[in-house]
Amino acid sequence: MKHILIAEDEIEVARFLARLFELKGYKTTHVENGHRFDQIDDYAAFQLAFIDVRLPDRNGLDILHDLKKKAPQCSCIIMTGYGTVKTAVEAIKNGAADFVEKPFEDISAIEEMAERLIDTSRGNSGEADYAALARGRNCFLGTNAAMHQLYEFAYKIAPKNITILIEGETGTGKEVLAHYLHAASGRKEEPFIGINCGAISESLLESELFGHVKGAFTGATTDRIGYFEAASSGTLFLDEIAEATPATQVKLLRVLETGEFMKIGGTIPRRTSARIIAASHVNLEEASHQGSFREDLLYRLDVVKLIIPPLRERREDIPLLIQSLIEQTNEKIIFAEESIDLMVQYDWPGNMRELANVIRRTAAISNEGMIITPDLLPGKISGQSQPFSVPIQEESPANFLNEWRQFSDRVERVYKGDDPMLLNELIKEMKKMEKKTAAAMIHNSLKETAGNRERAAARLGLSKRQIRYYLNEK
Ligand SMILES: Nc1ncnc2c1ncn2[C@@H]1O[C@H](COP(=O)(O)OP(=O)(O)OP(=O)(O)O)[C@@H](O)[C@H]1O
Repeated sequence: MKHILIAEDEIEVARFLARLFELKGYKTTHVENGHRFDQIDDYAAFQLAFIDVRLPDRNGLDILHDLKKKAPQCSCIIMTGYGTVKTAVEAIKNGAADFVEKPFEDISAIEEMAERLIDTSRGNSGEADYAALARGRNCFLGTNAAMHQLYEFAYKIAPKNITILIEGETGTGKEVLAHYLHAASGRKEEPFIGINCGAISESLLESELFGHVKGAFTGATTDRIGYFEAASSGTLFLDEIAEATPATQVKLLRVLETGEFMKIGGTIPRRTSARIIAASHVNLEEASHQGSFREDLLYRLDVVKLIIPPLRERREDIPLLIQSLIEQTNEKIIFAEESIDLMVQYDWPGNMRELANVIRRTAAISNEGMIITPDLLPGKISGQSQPFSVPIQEESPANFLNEWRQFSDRVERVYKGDDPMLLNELIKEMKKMEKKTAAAMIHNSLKETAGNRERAAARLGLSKRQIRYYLNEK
């Protein structure tokens, strides 16, 4: 008979759980404190335990720790009081399978959770669910323990309705992880909407996030819903959150605190249930110490923080990764041993993105079956110098100015009403011009800094992310 342990000092709660599961044919044992827990004879008898986070003489996390040591097969559910999500998250990090908040709201969800966990504790020798989901999404975890712990934890936390902050260097896979969290949540059939807070102007960001009512500003010819509303039953991914301006940070804080927002020009508060996932390549805690990021917003976002390790901290997976990325390109190329060694030694400042780009680029310039020797690798990896090559915008200043003039003439004609072009087409056109102008400036700056992106970005006062956006890079 399956045996459930209930470690709980509130007699009512313990009795309720015991009745619930005894009626289903399970055996239950109740202990009301840490002392009684220590007197249990056979810990190995339990398949499942409900552990209150706060017992009179002991912390529930302590009991969890002891029980996991004495009975590793036993799945543990931590019971927390309302609003103590951080402790529950800590428990999951320490090996709890799940958590429930008291007072219980959804009894059938607890029954389902318990039955699922008892089934898993019967011993499952196949691939773990979190890894299978990652594999199914072409998301490579490799063999690195930190990556597996991260994704296992992400999988457990995904169904909970809590805000998640993802940190990691550029290109480590923050967006990949955000999509994974969405896919592992109960919201997977609902929209996933991503927005890059750095690549969009403050006024546009506000209207994209909150929407606007007809007549709110010139050009607002109809009501428009924003991303908070569109993602209400799904996930809203706020990428590069550190780049949101102080004014936008205040507005985001308000939505996170109250779940309410107002369309631009609107008077009726609206509610959103969107699950927020934020990502940043800068350390937000440092940014908040330096005063560039609001501490109260950080506190709201950082209910759960997932940090993706850089590729250079999981070098052991690089050979396998190369193989899996080659398979994705459908090209039949083979990297020579020396090339693989060089790639393992290289530091990959652009992480997974840089590695994927090197494989794509190499596959594109190679013939089928070709062996990729070190001389075919980029100079930064092989250590061999290569002729300096920065793509230069082939456009004369006169042509460029001419295009701008034609464009402003067109704006004028639309404004006067002699051009049937719709306003939103004009806005699209304007964004194209913005990109084109920015790309020309970036190419210029890259030329002046001998291709050094960091310096080119600093000269222009742009982030590296903005540079990639304007250069249409993935
Ligand atoms: N675990 C992974 N498995 C396979 N490919 C990955 C993985 N992580 C990242 N990639 C690939 O690396 C590239 C960058 O990933 P992603 O955009 O998620 O990074 P990011 O951390 O959000 O980058 P940024 O900081 O620039 O926003 C993408 O092409 C993605 O497919």
